[in-house]
Amino acid sequence: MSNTNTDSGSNAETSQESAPVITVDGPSGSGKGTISQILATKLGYHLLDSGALYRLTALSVLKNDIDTNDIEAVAKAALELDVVFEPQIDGEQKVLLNGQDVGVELRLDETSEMASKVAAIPEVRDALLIRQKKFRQSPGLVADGRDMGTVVFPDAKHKVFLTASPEVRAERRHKQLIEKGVDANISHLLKGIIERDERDRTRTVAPLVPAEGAFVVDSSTISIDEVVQQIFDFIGFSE
Ligand SMILES: Nc1ncnc2c1ncn2[C@@H]1O[C@H](COP(=O)(O)OP(=O)(O)OP(=O)(O)O)[C@@H](O)[C@H]1O
Ligand SMILES: Nc1ccn([C@H]2C[C@H](O)[C@@H](COP(=O)(O)O)O2)c(=O)n1
Repeated sequence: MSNTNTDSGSNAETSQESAPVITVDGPSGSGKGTISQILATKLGYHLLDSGALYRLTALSVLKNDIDTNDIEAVAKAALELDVVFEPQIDGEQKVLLNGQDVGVELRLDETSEMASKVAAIPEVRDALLIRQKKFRQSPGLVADGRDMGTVVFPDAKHKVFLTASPEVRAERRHKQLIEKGVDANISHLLKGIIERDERDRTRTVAPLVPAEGAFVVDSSTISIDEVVQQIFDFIGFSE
């Protein structure tokens, strides 16, 4: 399903308001991206990787040397992001910022750190809110992030909260990075995960908490296929 993310008149608005949404929230490295991509592909739904929008804002701040104390400038960077998500055949998304593929830069440590900081700024979250809502289009949307079920799509049809222990998440992230040929250290990754969890959970605006009524899945000891199956059972979908 292509992610057109357009906003062209009243039909588009109707489609936005009524299209079903499945939200998948959870901490860093819990598998949200992987699981959301599989759900979206199998259901033929659009996909919103909201973390990418915070990472893109961070990248824009870093590239343009914006002072993070200058809230207005950081919020402007978020509002004016020139970004295109290009769905690929394998379900992955190519992310273009100002026409340039920034897939690798988005995942660098420096970007993750900055993303976590800009995400705590209420003006940045406000700037990205409407952009996120526009992803809601027929036939449906799978939205991955921290506040999809609590703030962005509170009326979502199904809400999932995915989690796993910090140690398991660090191990999985380590494996993922090594497979990509990126040098990584497990204890450094674990420290970063614990620090970001703390920042995401304790910030005053849109903190990371399970939405009311969310189906909570702890994937620490279960496979990706088992997580997908549990979610399909929850939403009542059979392949
Ligand atoms: N249940 C699972 N069993 C084994 N590996 C898993 C499982 N779920 C996810 N993974 C692996 O963990 C790694 C991190 O997953 P993913 O990138 O989807 O997490 P995320 O929550 O989207 O992270 P972030 O918030 O940082 O974007 C990936 O390599 C993924 O394949
Ligand atoms: N809805 C969201 C999505 C992401 N964030 C924050 C959390 C992380 O610090 C950063 C990058 O997210 P990731 O790509 O790791 O999922 O953005 C958020 O606050 N709200």
